[in-house]
Amino acid sequence: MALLEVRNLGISFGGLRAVDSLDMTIDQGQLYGLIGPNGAGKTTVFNLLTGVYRPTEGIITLDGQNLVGKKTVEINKAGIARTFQNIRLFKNMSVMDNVKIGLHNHFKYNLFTGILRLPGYRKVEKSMDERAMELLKVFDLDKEAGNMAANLPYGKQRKLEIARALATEPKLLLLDEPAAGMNPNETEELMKTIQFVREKFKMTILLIEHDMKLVSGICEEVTVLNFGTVLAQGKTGDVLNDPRVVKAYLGE
Ligand SMILES: Nc1ncnc2c1ncn2[C@@H]1O[C@H](COP(=O)(O)OP(=O)(O)OP(=O)(O)O)[C@@H](O)[C@H]1O
Repeated sequence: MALLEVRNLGISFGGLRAVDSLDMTIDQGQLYGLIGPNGAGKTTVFNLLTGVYRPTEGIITLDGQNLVGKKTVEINKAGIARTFQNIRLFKNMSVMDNVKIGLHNHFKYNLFTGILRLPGYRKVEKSMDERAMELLKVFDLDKEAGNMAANLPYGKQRKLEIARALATEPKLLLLDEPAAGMNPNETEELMKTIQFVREKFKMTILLIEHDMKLVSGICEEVTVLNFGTVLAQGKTGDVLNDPRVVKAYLGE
């Protein structure tokens, strides 16, 4: 069943057509890749899906619900969470608090209860601590819970960013170049983590990636963008062998 439907999506920046007539359907539980040369429009698609940019035209629906015109926070509540190309953690906060920020979508107490630290506040805080710890355990980060996020090695910061995104309980997880800056061993581990997240959380995942080993290793389907338009789309193996795709990448 389709979870995300994108139809005729487009945006212009001045005279530049950054994304043009994009159609893309992602099914529930799918691991889907969005690839293409530098400047092809991939991150712009993420910014459109998450409400950072409003499309010039087109339709975006998640589980049948329209997302166009909604604010980023509303879209997150509707079920889309993301990570960034350049990791964006709260570096001076603890590993645990980074995950708890993601949990605030679902755990609520009112302002007075919070300020006065009433029993209701303590109860919610305890539940949040427990839930955050569960998530950290999944990523083998529980022993780092009290450490500052800035002090984690790079690979673990990536995992923490994914844990924080999952804390918002999304239906669709967007990963923007998760393997950027990783060595082959770290990338190998990341591939296992992404597959594990899909299985454990029954998650649907759309990822942007330049590492073709990762894409061919874990994505079932891909869309290739080139100069904002779809160059090829379909089963990963077929698309990556398409001569037009090879040419776009090698620039011949
Ligand atoms: N806010 C903006 N204003 C003007 N131009 C923009 C804006 N955002 C993106 N662009 C332009 O849109 C085009 C697509 O950029 P985008 O960052 O989406 O590409 P990308 O495929 O993610 O590239 P990379 O792989 O290098 O991250 C580029 O030419 C970029 O300069």
